[in-house]
Amino acid sequence: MSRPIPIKNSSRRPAESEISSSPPSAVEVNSWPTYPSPSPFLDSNLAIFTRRQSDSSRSTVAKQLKPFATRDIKILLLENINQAAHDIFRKQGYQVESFNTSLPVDQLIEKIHDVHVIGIRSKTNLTSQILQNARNLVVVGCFCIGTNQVNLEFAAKKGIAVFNSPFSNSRSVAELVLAEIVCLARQLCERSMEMHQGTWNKVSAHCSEIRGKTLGIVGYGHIGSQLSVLAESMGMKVIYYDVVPLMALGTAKQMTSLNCLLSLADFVSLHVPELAETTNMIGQPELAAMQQGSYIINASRGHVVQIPALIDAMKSGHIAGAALDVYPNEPVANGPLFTSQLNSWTEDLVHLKNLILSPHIGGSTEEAQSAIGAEVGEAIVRYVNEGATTGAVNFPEVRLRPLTLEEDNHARVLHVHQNVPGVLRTVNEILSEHNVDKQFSDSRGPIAYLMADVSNVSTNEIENLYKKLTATPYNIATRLLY
Ligand SMILES: NC(=O)C1=CN([C@@H]2O[C@H](COP(=O)(O)OP(=O)(O)OC[C@H]3O[C@@H](n4cnc5c(N)ncnc54)[C@H](O)[C@@H]3O)[C@@H](O)[C@H]2O)C=CC1
Ligand SMILES: O=C(O)CCC(=O)C(=O)O
Repeated sequence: MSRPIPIKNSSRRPAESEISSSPPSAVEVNSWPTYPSPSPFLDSNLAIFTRRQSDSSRSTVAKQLKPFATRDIKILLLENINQAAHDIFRKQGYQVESFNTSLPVDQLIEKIHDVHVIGIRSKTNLTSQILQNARNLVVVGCFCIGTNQVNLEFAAKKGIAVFNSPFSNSRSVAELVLAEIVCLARQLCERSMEMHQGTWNKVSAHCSEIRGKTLGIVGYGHIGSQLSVLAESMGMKVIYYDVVPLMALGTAKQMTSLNCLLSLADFVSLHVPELAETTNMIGQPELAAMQQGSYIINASRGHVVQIPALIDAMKSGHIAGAALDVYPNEPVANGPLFTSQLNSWTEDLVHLKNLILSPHIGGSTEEAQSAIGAEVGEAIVRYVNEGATTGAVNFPEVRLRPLTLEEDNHARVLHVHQNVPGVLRTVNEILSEHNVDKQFSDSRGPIAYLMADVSNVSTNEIENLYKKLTATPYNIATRLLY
């Protein structure tokens, strides 16, 4: 027999049409209606009960831990996150509000106030100032590779897990870069722009095949190594530089220094993350170290290349061409926004010859975006519904095997706490009033995360358990799934 679910209001799930019925603003795609919270603990943040499944089919089948009032879970999706993620969240009954763009800081602060989940891409900066305002936030989903836009440490200290998609758009970036290598070698974009203006300009001077040329890849991770394989298949020689020794694919060769790579490559492509050490990594001395008439491509992060130095190197002819997909400051929305107001050197940049400028589209393919939507969407659901942090970038990785339908009177405790001595003793004293079936705890820097399945817990005792755990001195965030 399934037991009554402790829900104050109607347990009717909102229909799709209800979820998206609020009046749209300029950028709004859909938004949630305001429901009174039926969950007794959700307003006090982080405690989510789960509904036991009907036990008519008792077996060792995994019990789906599903928030008992899923419509309480509010999700804010920014920057045109793929439909695959929307579908996953709506299937769970979560309330989804989405925007095609990122939001200005004041609007973001207002919107983030009540949500449990926020999904972003590369344009939304979740600084400590913004996260400070997130009263109920449990998890951030970066629907991209880079996580430099989120203050990961601050989020962890607030008990907010952050997930990303480590490689679902890597192939798309590598393919774009390979195409750009060919376009630069053949001055293709230049010729195309001339034709659009009615000019026939058939030239071969300074145009070359890429076969036999040397590609220098800086950062031989997911994207760099994928590009390595593609470039070799086109007959290029590949050399790479990375801060860690990495197995060379094909006949690629690792260089011992950045300068060594710069001095040997005909094409240099940058694939490093944004870090203090990679900020301004390519400036005047590095460009000067490159071969006369060589090319540079940056599809990593805007601060990796000093653009004024690149402008000088291209004006002098030392660098024969470049492709940029990323910029120090990028517009928050589509439109005529790539101006000198955004980056002071824009006017100089846009008048350079053989320069391909693209609006941060390296990972923008249908394949990459739907794979990312599914991957990050599922990771978020697993964390919200089951507490598993597998793949989190700022939390210790902790998961427990699922509860089964046979396990009655169980509760799952999810406890984020400061990583100091004595916490587990205190927590286990509280849990010992019940039977601890299994538990797993791990730490990462200043925070630790405990998952425990306890049995012999009645519905009435859950609130008590929750209150006791949240009152422990080093508690950061506690949730209870049931
Ligand atoms: N343009 C776009 O749309 C996209 C841009 N990106 C950017 O590309 C970056 C790289 O992506 P992945 O290859 O997936 O990352 P990854 O983490 O797999 O590889 C990065 C590599 O850079 C190396 N590295 C770190 N610091 C270095 C340094 N100072 N010098 C040399 N190597 C260094 C690392 O050891 C690692 O092997 C991301 O962090 C992101 O910022 C990623 C996806 C799409
Ligand atoms: O597609 C995006 O919005 C961001 C792509 C990117 O730069 C990343 O995945 O790190």
